[in-house]
Amino acid sequence: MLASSIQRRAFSASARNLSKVAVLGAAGGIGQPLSLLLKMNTRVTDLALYDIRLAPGVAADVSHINTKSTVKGYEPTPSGLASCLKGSDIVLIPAGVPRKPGMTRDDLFNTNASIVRDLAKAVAESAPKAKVLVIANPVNSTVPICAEVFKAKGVYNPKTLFGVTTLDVVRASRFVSEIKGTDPKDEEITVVGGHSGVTIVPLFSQSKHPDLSANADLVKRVQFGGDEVVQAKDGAGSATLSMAMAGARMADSLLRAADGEKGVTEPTFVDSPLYKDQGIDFFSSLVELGPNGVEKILPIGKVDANEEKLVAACLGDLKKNIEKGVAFVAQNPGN
Ligand SMILES: NC(=O)c1ccc[n+]([C@@H]2O[C@H](COP(=O)([O-])OP(=O)(O)OC[C@H]3O[C@@H](n4cnc5c(N)ncnc54)[C@H](O)[C@@H]3O)[C@@H](O)[C@H]2O)c1
Ligand SMILES: O=C(O)C[C@H](O)C(=O)O
Repeated sequence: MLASSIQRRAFSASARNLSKVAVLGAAGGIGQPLSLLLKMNTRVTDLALYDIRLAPGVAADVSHINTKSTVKGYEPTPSGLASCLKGSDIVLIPAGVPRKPGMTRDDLFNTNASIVRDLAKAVAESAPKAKVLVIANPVNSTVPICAEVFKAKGVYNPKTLFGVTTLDVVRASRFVSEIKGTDPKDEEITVVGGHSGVTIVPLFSQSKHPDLSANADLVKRVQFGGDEVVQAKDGAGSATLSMAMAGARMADSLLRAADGEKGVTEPTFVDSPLYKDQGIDFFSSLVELGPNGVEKILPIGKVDANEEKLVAACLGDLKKNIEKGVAFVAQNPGN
């Protein structure tokens, strides 16, 4: 009995891959707690932290946590960034400015588009096979920006580029549990579309509580949950702690899938066939993950009449956001 449990442990340990995870923007409001959570993840063997300020300090702090992984912070130089990325299996990008009250995510475009473009170039050069998780807003545009950069560099793989929309399902699950008095872990809510305002489409008709699709206040709360935090922080930024949890969850799901676990699914904004016939190349839906990243993109499934209207409203904005990202790289290819 004891021998077999030891054997099982030995097998699961040997079945695990060595996993280097890089965080670009590691000293920020999201980057720091995200780095902490990744240090606590036993699947991460090497944690590489980069920022234009303070990454070595954050790395020194996190490195004292007594888990096995190594942690290194890199200097804000091109060679520091290249060394940080080299050999990475997963790269998370929370680098970029957050919103202040009164701003939309699209208002961040002018600043964040070039930050993400330049970091994507570095990823293409130093970690072209990494799974890239884009957190920086506006996600609906920053993911297409990465795709265009990767295409220009000849390394684009649609299976390894992910816009992180996990926070939308985390919120939906929590908000439903508050209404129904249930445990959020039992509330799995599908959220599709993109990651801003009306492009965020919760599908309550597919949950345990189909009646909630008629609850316009709840739908709006999920769509504008980010604004709730932006207003409460009153000029000091947007969601950081809940986002760190959501980003760490997405990374963990990819690591588990890479280690051979079957049936791992997450909602994520990917190069998707679902609305390509309408000229929309990226869409967030439930995606089954595998060792190579995207294994299977699941259809959005049956939606009710309320949700049909939400999807229609989503598609118009989403198309414009995606086109804006593509046009940016065409007009501003950078150095
Ligand atoms: N996808 C989501 O669900 C989600 C949720 C919350 C926030 N966000 C977005 O994440 C981004 C970061 O938010 P935050 O609260 O952590 O902001 P922040 O300002 O606290 O941190 C951003 C960090 O990025 C760093 N940075 C800037 N330019 C860089 C570059 N070229 N290379 C490396 N690092 C660079 C900054 O030095 C800073 O440490 C924002 O764009 C925000 O809108 C997305
Ligand atoms: O709202 C924001 O600007 C940050 C993030 O996208 C969120 O959903 O919290």
